[in-house]
Amino acid sequence: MSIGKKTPAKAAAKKAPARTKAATGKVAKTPAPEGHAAPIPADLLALRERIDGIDRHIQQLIAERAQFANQVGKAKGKLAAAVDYYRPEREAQVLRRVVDRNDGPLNDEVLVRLFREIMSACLAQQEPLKIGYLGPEGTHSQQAVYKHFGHSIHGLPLGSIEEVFQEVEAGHADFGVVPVENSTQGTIQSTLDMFLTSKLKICGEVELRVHQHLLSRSGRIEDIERVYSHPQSFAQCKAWLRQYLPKAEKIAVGSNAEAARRARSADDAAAIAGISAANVYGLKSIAGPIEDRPDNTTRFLVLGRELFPTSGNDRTSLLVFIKDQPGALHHVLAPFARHGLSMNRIESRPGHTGLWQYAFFIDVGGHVHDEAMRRALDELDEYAQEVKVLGSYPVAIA
Ligand SMILES: O=C(O)C(=O)C[C@]1(C(=O)O)C=C[C@@H](O)C=C1
Repeated sequence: MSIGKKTPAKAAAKKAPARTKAATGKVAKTPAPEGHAAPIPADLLALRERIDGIDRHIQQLIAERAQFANQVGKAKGKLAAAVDYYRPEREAQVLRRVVDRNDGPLNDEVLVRLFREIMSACLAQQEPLKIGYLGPEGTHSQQAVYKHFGHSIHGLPLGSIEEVFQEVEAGHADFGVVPVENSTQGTIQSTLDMFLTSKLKICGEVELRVHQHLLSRSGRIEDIERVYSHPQSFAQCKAWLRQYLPKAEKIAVGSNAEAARRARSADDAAAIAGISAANVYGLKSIAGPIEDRPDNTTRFLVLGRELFPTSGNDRTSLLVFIKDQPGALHHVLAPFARHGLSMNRIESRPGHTGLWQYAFFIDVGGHVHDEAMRRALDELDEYAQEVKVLGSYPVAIA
């Protein structure tokens, strides 16, 4: 039977197992022949009927919601592409309301995921978004893409962080997702450096709890003589490797998915990667999670070509090139404090503008269109050589 075809209710009723004495709680002497489900107790049947009713209701509501989302799309006028219908600030507001309303039993993360999927499907009615990410399939970057955009998108696995920037700049991808920092390992410098020259805007952030697994073809740790992984993942699992595989050769590769691909072709090789790589590459998990810190989290940035309006709880990323004069850094930071804006992060990188010239990556709470931020930036202009607004975007949700 193909999915989507309506099953006649009568046919379904015919197939339902006959109620027997066992349904009243007595144990049947002969076990049910293989392939036949055990009789269903009456209380369970009643509960399932309730669930069936709720499912019908949810389905009606989702269909209704999709129709309204379609109308919203039409109200936006005739736009050129799916990307023009996407509104990250509105999605963030919808999801924050979901979190505010949540009284359990499902946790915030689960509910946000479900609502993301609904919005993702609603948006894809126009046309699925094309999202570039650091591939191949099975990487944590791909998981971050799904976490932020849902599954109703067209994912474009790319060879490097640089390529993700290029494909979004060229318009081949609507958005890109790149890792920027890890709670155990710190900043991914290659991502920050791309912003020195790129015109792209940051229009979102994703926080992903990263769980690492040791994967291999046989699933036996005693077979393992070589381990492949990305250098960041090796660093996240350093203590575990020292304890359980001190003698194995550690071979760094470009991505965890590439590690899984290599481990697939030898019995004495393993990969450190996310569990989704096990499914994609047909490997077994020997152990996991094996990261040294249980709160190991990677933050990803969403790259786009335009700045979106405020969502009400935003972060602004700035790139500030400072003048070479006494107290310059102090003058750069003081305006934010004066206007009550909190700074979450500051990182310096060689500015590529001259020897010993530095650029500062600064994250501040608020949106560039906020009055306080506008004033702070005006004051900053006096002391900075150049200020580049990399983006204002909703703070990550669940
Ligand atoms: O509110 C909108 O602008 C919509 O297009 C609807 C909707 C939604 O499903 O709620 C869909 C896609 C947008 O990215 C934001 C929200």
